[in-house]
Amino acid sequence: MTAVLSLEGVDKVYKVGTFGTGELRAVRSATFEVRAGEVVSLIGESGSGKSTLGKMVLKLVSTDGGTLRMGGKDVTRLRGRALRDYYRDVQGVFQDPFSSFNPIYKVDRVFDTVRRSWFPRVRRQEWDQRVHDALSSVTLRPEEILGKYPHQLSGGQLQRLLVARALMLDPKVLVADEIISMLDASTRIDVLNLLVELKQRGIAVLFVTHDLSLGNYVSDRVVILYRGRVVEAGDTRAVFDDPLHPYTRDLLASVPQLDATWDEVEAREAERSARLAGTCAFHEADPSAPADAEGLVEVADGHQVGCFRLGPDDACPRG
Ligand SMILES: Nc1ncnc2c1ncn2[C@@H]1O[C@H](COP(=O)(O)OP(=O)(O)OP(=O)(O)O)[C@@H](O)[C@H]1O
Repeated sequence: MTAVLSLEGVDKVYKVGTFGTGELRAVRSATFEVRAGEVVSLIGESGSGKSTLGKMVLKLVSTDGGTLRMGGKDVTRLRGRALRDYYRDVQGVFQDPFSSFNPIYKVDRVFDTVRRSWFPRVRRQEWDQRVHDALSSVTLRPEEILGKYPHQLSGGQLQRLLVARALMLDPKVLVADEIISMLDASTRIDVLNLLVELKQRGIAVLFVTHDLSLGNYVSDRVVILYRGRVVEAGDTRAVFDDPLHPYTRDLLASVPQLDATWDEVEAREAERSARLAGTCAFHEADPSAPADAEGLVEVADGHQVGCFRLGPDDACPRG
């Protein structure tokens, strides 16, 4: 499969502080790709840089270093017509579906906006048919959705409606940023399954989540982020079955296990801590990874791990 989207050594530095004199490195040299017809999950705790990466891909914030490619073409800095085309090719859906709608207008309005901006010459009748088709394709019944106000629909319906709107632009990439987080359990699965259908249509999906189980459920590959850095990446099965970076292991270990008692969890953690002591800077919670520390090492086909103490010849401290 070809890479639709690829990031090579991408950085994001935010200006912070009273006069914007401070710097916060939100993303450090991130490298990964998303291929046609696959879901790649960006997984990490709060503040790890997931949304910033999603926003860079959507070009909602600038990229401060590295290269962004679309179909092999450098799209790091686009302007004018090329940027407009990019905005059409790369669509985003976000966490809070309600905030994407103006509560005083019927939901149909989001489709009218698309028509005005992108398809002004399409006649009303044909446009209405396209809207119906788009809604049906995300398993919504147009007659139950059109003409309603946002508060009359569920979060799951609104989220699927937003995906339908994105699909009307025939995007190559969809960035889905925590789109499940605000949905109740009964509608979550519908939206997750929709992502799986999108990839079957050949769309490259970048799924941003802090939830390992969601990442495990939908994605072909995962990219694990820690403090803006990719610490592990690979096929979902490889990373979940054999996590190599201590942070990935911590993340997996933090998923509650219904069959383990608290004493068992504590004993396992203490044993792992003792084993890694002195061998792994990450595990000692050293936040001072040098700024230029980077580089993923391919440890198996489709499985890469990065550690700021790990050089190509070093072994990762596998606990
Ligand atoms: N506009 C901004 N200006 C300054 N700092 C920012 C800005 N946006 C994000 N940050 C900082 O960049 C870092 C990464 O934030 P980001 O939102 O990308 O993380 P995240 O992994 O998506 O977290 P969450 O899951 O909580 O949204 C955080 O330290 C955050 O405070």
